[in-house]
Amino acid sequence: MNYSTGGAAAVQPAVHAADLSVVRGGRPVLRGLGFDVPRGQVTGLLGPSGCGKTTLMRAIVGTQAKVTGTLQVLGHPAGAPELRSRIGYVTQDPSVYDDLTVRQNLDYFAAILDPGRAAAARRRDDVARVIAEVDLTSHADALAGALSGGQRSRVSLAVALLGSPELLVLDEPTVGLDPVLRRDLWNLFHAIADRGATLLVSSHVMDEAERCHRLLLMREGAILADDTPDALSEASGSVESAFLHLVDEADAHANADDTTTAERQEQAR
Ligand SMILES: Nc1ncnc2c1ncn2[C@@H]1O[C@H](COP(=O)(O)OP(=O)(O)OP(=O)(O)O)[C@@H](O)[C@H]1O
Repeated sequence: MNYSTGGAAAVQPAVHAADLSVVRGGRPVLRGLGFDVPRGQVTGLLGPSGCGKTTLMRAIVGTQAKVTGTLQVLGHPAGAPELRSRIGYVTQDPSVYDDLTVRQNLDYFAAILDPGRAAAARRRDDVARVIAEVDLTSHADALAGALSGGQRSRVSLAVALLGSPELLVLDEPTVGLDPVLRRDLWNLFHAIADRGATLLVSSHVMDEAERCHRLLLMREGAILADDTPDALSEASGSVESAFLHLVDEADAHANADDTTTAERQEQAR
């Protein structure tokens, strides 16, 4: 499956990073990243567990400390207060209240986002819309604590969709979902992009790659590739083969650098 470019791609990217680095626990976790995330598209952030996907997403939504370099989001520095209502973020662990129903959870978050009596009708419509978008209308009055894992993560996604944010940052939203739900969610992501929003979706599963307009392939805190799925799979046959090839290349460079350093040290003795 290949998707054409969706929505109106404006000139300015949704996210622009240059020489972006992050230190966590005294260790460099992101190392001098440079990339753009185009508007109105679904960009996949793919890489193995621990490569820094969550850290990069936290930096983009403004919740990560010790970020250096340039990181512009929707034309503002990451973390700027004016971005708060323009970005939806779904973390890996569903952040919903188990003792509230699906609708009550959404009413609660909607009231934070769009407070006041005058906005009550707008909030009600927005809550009904997002519940339908994540296909939970039949469970709207069920307690969140009584839902399956996949249903709970869809409640989290619904929270992020409130207010129709321009940028959605979704950390592994399809983990643990069955194939039908995964397909439905990806269709929803594309429908949202077609309306002009930008989605950055992480995954450590390479078979999700072909569902994205663009891919950022990450490994050990660095971006190995920034391209379309077609361009990446053209040379190697699949995105997974391209990724493995890039890993081998990076390892070969690192080994060559180590050998050169060892030779220099030997000569200096
Ligand atoms: N709270 C923390 N303090 C210090 N180091 C951390 C912390 N959280 C993560 N790290 C380290 O940062 C690196 C990147 O982690 P991150 O969670 O961003 O990776 P990831 O690609 O999202 O992994 P996963 O797919 O497993 O969620 C890892 O080496 C991890 O050990």
